[in-house]
Amino acid sequence: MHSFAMLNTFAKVQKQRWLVQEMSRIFAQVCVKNELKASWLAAQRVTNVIRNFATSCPVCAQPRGITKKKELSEKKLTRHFVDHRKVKLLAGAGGKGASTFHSEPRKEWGGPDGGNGGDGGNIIIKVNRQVKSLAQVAPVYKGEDGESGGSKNCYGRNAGTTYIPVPMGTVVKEQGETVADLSQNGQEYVAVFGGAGGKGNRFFLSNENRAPTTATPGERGQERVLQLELRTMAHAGLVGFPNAGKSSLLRAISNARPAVAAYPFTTLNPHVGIVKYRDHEQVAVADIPGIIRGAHLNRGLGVSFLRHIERCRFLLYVLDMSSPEPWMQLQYLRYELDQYEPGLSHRPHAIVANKMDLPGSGVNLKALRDHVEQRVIPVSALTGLNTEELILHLRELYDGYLVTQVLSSGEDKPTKW
Ligand SMILES: Nc1nc2c(ncn2[C@@H]2O[C@H](COP(=O)(O)OP(=O)(O)OP(=O)(O)O)[C@@H](O)[C@H]2O)c(=O)[nH]1
Ligand SMILES: [Mg+2]
Repeated sequence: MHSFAMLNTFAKVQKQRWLVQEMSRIFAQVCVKNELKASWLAAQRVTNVIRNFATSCPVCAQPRGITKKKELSEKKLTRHFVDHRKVKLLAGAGGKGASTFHSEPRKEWGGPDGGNGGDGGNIIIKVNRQVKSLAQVAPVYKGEDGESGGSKNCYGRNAGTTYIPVPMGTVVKEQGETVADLSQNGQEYVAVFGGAGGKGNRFFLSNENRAPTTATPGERGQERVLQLELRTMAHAGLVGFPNAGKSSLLRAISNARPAVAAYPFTTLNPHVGIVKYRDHEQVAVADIPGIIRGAHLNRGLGVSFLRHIERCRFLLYVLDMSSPEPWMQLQYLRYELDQYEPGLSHRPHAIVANKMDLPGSGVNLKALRDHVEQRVIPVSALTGLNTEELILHLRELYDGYLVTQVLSSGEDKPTKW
């Protein structure tokens, strides 16, 4: 009996001890919380508004690293990159006007109270710098119709505008004639106007006719078929035969990553790279697919993509110095450019002699210099040899362009990247 009482007391003591432990643990937690809260409040008071410490736990606050977007292959890019589109645009029709009469108890001749219909919606082509190609442009757009008018002089609601987002450098053509050249971010072109809303019978109320029943339907919206063409807007354009090393050169001098391979026509779409200078000036360089002899007769990939260098202020002719008679490449390139647009080859330009690391290129360079009067810049896109000279020359061309732009008050500016 005595031992049983002892055991009972021991159990009670143990329970009390556990209770005390548990209470002190909860108390400590509350203290920590209060302390944190107090310190947070103090920090808020000190910094007034700005929080200068991280409240998230250190594990969550660890840098997660930039998730790099996977590069699209040239084949996939071709599917995504569309540089011309034909679109049919139908603006919204206006809403019908209503033909109704006011009705109220004990009011015999309430009079006409049919409201007008709302106007149909316009369709506007608008430049959005986030959009990079015309792939998202649908073949047909139909604007919203205006709402019909109602009784009690209720007017129908005007329809909203439909916007077609297009990239910078989109040229709008109708039957081959340019109707708009959209080169600034946010620039708009009202392509089709919506029809006006019809008139309700209230509109026709006059002294001669006190109870008109006439109401007109809304007008039909405008209809147009337009061609949209994208012209990449860069300062410099790389022009050369396939495999001359244009894409390799763009990789060597800029941040762009076009595909490079040892077979011709690797590049199927234009790529734009930015060459950055220490004074924060940026020069955009476009790499376009290779041109071959007879391209103007649609050989190779043709010359349709030359529209992308139409806007380039200066050209870089890239020649493969490992092949004999490189000056012939230059002649053919110039001929093809002039076939596309007379005088295009005479834009300010530089001749880039690429693949100078290969045997025989030194001899070819000497021969090239004998055949051409312009400055020749020998480089190797693969090893990076002399690319600085090219970058500096690019800057000289750019500065020259800026001077001419100031003089001509810059009508058709390439994009400021
Ligand atoms: N040795 C050497 N090889 C080069 C040099 N530049 C380019 N190449 C190689 O030439 C091949 C073609 O290079 P690309 O840059 O794809 O040529 P491209 O002019 O863009 O060709 P297309 O896109 O087909 O018009 C690749 O195998 C490159 O590695 C160079 O300076 N030296
Ligand atoms: Mg290429």
